[in-house]
Amino acid sequence: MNGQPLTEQAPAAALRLGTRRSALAMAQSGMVAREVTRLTGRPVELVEITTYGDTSREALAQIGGTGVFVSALRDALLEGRIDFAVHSLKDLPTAAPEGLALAAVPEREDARDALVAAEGLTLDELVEKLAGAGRAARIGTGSPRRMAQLNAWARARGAQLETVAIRGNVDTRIGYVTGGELDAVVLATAGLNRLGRGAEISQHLDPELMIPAPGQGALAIECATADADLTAALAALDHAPTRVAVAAERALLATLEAGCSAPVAALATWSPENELQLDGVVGDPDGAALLKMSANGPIVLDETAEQQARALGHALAARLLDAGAATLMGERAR
Ligand SMILES: NCc1[nH]cc(CCC(=O)O)c1CC(=O)O
Repeated sequence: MNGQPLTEQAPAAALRLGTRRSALAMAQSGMVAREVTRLTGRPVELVEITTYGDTSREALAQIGGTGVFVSALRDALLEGRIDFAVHSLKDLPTAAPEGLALAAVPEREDARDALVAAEGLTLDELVEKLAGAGRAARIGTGSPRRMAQLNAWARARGAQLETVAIRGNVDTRIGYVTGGELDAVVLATAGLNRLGRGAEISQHLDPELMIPAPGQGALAIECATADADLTAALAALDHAPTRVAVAAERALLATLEAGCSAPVAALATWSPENELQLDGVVGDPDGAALLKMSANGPIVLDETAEQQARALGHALAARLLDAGAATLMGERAR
């Protein structure tokens, strides 16, 4: 730094990994940093990026959700203030940004949503217990997708359940349950596991009950396209089956022209025969109408695999649109 000549033993300069300050972002970035060092031998330093959305909850609601976090990291990448960034893939807009490469999609964590309920109860037990007490189960979530599927589940079995819109980080959300304001909250299993809080989950919500958000449980590692060496090095963290599965999920989302807060769910899973099964749901938050469809196809894991997966996603989205998905989502948007 101060003009000393480099010696042969000079350690490689640390790669700068830009991260938000939230506990989940720090946990995810820390895990990826260790993996990058293990696989490439390069040291990694965390660089905190503070966003407008981090400083103001009100602002976050107004400027439109998680997109602001992603943009701040992307600006830092494009301006060369950081070398790479880790995003929750489900928070990433479907449009590919100019000048940035999706260098790796590491192996997906558990994609399922999770119920965190008082006394460790399951959804069935909770609803039954509170019916006995003469009231509806109050379940917190800020996600129209989770609301739609919870309410549809309750309608189908005549259960008393009320969804309550909440915001905030994982601590705040679980605090509503431990503080007694709510009977349960729904969060992503992956986030809880990465925070070391998996033991607080009272029930994993299987896809039959709730299909997760497109890309849930997966991470995206992004860097500048111009940094070809780093793009190639980061590819060591890529997990092709995950990358291809989320390509199908995100193609469905993109074709429906829905954003990360839309009541759209999608999950692609691999069968042992290399068939990709894609399940998609579009609904309205009160669960009165829920469109659920599946598509599947054999996918060859070659260089066209993502293209094949996207075709599956587009085709399923087209079928959902034919069945009235646009009307369902349009009614919500207006
Ligand atoms: N929308 C916020 C967000 N973005 C990613 C995760 C969890 C981790 C993941 O899905 O990879 C969460 C929290 C949640 O939905 O509970």
